Amino acid sequence: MSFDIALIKESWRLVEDRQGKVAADFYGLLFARNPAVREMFPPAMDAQRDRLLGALTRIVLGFDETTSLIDYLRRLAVDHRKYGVAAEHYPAVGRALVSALRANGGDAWTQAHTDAWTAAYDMIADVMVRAAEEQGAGVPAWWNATVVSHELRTPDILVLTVEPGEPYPYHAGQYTSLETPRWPRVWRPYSIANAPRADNLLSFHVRVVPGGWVSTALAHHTRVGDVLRLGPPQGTLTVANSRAERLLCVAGGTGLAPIKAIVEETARLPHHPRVDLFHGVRRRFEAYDLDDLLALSERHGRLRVVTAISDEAREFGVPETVPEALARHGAASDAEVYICGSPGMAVATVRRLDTMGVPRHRVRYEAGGRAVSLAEPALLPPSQPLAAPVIPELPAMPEMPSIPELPGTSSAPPGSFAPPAFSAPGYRISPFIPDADQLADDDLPLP
Ligand SMILES: NC(=O)C1=CN([C@@H]2O[C@H](COP(=O)(O)OP(=O)(O)OC[C@H]3O[C@@H](n4cnc5c(N)ncnc54)[C@H](O)[C@@H]3O)[C@@H](O)[C@H]2O)C=CC1
Repeated sequence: MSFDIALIKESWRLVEDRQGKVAADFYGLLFARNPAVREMFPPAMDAQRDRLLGALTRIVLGFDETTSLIDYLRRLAVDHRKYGVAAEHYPAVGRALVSALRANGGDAWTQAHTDAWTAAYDMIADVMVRAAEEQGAGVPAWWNATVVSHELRTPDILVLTVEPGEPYPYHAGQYTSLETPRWPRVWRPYSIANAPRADNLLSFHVRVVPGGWVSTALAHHTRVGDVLRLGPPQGTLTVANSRAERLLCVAGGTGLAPIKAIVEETARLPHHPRVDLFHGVRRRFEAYDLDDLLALSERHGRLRVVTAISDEAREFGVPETVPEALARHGAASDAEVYICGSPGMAVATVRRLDTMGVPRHRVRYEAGGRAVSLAEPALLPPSQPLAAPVIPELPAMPEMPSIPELPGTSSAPPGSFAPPAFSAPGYRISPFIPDADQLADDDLPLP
């Protein structure tokens, strides 16, 4: 790269205390100079500013790791086609961005900082424009999808199923973004809660966030027959390349969505791994998918399901968090681990797995492209192992019948695009996919 990364980082520190102002100035300048661009954005811009900062932070921190940054930019570019972003928009964005940074850099900002950002932005724009052209060729910018099922399983949890109008190729564990007709241009990311199906249907688990635009619209203003829009599939929390004989899947609340898709996919893997699925909920009635999970367990043949209820006494015992359930039931130290849920749940789970002797390099936790502080292992130091850390085999579960060995199953037909590689060994902790109206930087129109 032909720009000075050290200068970029230094300049980022200069605006550190004024990042909100940078974002506000950026959009102000962009819209003032290019009024037509305003209609690509949602009516309320406050969340948008956070997204810009999230993306910029991700980019600035990512300059050291060019390969993953370029992957991120490519994904961003392909995703941004759904907003109507085209090559001709990029120069205006770059000019507004550099102006906003310079305006907030204070006395220490120099021409060298401006030049470094201009060069960096040219590189970013070049990568994104090319990615949109190459990877977007022949691929819809978005998919219309008709609602075929709308089930409020609890007052706050919706299971929604849609049928895209055109084939929607994706991998189990990936997520997409949804837009409702009620709030045009307001997109929210949701994980797809099923492995690819022959009938092309996609399910989503939506936690209704009080005051959340999209989750509320989906839960209370959406009916069977309505048409939503879907962005392209994203995310690398997939199991397609896994060779592990044993999986430990840990889900918190609606974080079950991608985990369920992954579990479904394991039944199609040629080596048909054993799977232990722990689903943490706060109250018993929030085990909103238990019937489906038990049916899946029967179909799968090598799947054990444990529901941990954290805030309410269970029928036969005391409340239990997911980490406590793991400790009680045990975890195979050679299992490949997939975690999805709130960051707090994920951190608590990783810490518990530390004490059980499960190496962190086996733990996979999708970061959704967002760099957050807890992504640094140094910020989540390894926990001390307990005296007897390794539990090699899972004890039989009293609440589930013993699981017969299944004959090998055939592999699912390959998708029409290459499976994304796993994230680098190790774990990363971040908010991942907010299940409703929390934010993800991938949702940002324009870089
Ligand atoms: N809906 C979707 O498509 C997806 C949602 N997610 C994420 O999953 C999470 C789901 O949240 P909710 O459904 O509201 O679940 P929740 O917050 O009600 O929690 C579910 C379980 O996690 C446990 N938990 C929560 N915080 C914990 C902590 N600090 N330590 C230990 N255990 C903890 C709870 O005790 C409970 O057992 C959200 O963060 C969401 O962003 C992630 C991927 C996809």
